Amino acid sequence: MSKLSEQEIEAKLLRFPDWEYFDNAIHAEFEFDNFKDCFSAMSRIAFECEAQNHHPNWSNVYNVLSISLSTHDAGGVTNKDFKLAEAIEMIVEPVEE
Ligand SMILES: C[C@H](O)[C@H](O)[C@H]1CNC2=NC(N)=NC(=O)C2=N1
Repeated sequence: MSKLSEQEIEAKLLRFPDWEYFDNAIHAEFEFDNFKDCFSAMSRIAFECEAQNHHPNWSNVYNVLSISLSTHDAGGVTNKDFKLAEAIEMIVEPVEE
């Protein structure tokens, strides 16, 4: 999977308002009501990462989850990162019915 250009990344990010590009990766921060909700989302994201065989750099402080996505093999951001970001959005912010 080849590394996307900065222009390609910025164009894709128009559909990902929670995410921004810097330091060769895309980043988002999500705040939950409490630690339990945050860790529950992290567990669901972890299963999705395994399914996609693509893994985040992430950290958690109480109710806040910080995620950075890049493709190590490619040395930057690829479509794999956007595919995982899309799945993370579906887990963290499900569409209201
Ligand atoms: C062997 C395996 O396919 C690779 O190590 C995968 C696993 N998860 C990965 N995750 C991320 N973010 N980047 C990678 O290059 C990567 N490589």
